[in-house]
Amino acid sequence: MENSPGIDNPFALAQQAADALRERSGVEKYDIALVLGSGWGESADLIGTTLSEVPAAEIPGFHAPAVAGHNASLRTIRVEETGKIALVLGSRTHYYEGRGTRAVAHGMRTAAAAGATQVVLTNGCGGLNPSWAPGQVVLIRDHINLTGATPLEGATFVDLTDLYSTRLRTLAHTVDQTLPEGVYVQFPGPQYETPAEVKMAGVIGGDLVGMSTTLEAIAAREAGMEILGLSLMTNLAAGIGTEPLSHKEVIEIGQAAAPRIAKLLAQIVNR
Ligand SMILES: Nc1nc2[nH]c(I)nc2c(=O)[nH]1
Repeated sequence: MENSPGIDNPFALAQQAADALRERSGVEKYDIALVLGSGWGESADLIGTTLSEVPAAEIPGFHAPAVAGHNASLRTIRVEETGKIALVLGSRTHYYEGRGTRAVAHGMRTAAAAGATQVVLTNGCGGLNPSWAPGQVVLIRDHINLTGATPLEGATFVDLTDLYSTRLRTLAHTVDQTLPEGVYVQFPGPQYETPAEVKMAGVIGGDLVGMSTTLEAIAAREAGMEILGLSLMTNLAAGIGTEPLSHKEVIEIGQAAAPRIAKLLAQIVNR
């Protein structure tokens, strides 16, 4: 268990952040939170009408993004079809930033303190299944947390059964029945896996490898939120393909996929 320096009480900080967000957005209660990972950034524009957008650094506990190009705002959107109020967390803190697990979980805790009862976690990741091509969207069915860390502290024995809601996965399949499902493995990063590590991830049941999402999902479950996880496979994981990994290619695949996956996410959120 690691505590982030400077965060004395993560739940009090989340309440402060939620109060500041309400103050800035004028919205009293949020319904759903969305975390937009690599490639998913365009989704916010298609989900509905933006009511407000606040720089993340102006809300307690959030930071400017570590990854260039990631949106660094907290955006309030009225979902087109349902009228629900969505909080789009443009910037996420990755575990590899070394800010500790409290910082990683802050977005989830803030969303819950602001009233959200559902969260869609999206990410970019590597794929182990050679039949999946870069650009493939995969529904997360379950996860394996290889970070060795957790956002939970003390005797908080949280059940993680059906952590990635079967109900929401079924709903996603009403939008696109071809979406495959897979098990997402979070490595600490920031380095990509070795081919041997990727092979291990496959042996233990993983289909996708990434550096985010599992710790956020645990914190979201602790907060009682229903979770849907969506991965954009931007690359074949190390050793699965023959090419070395490049961050540049990852960005390019994400940009190419952005319009299509934004539409998919908007349709799911509007269900
Ligand atoms: N750990 C890990 N994280 C990733 N993020 C992206 I985008 N691709 C990868 C990958 O191949 N491995």
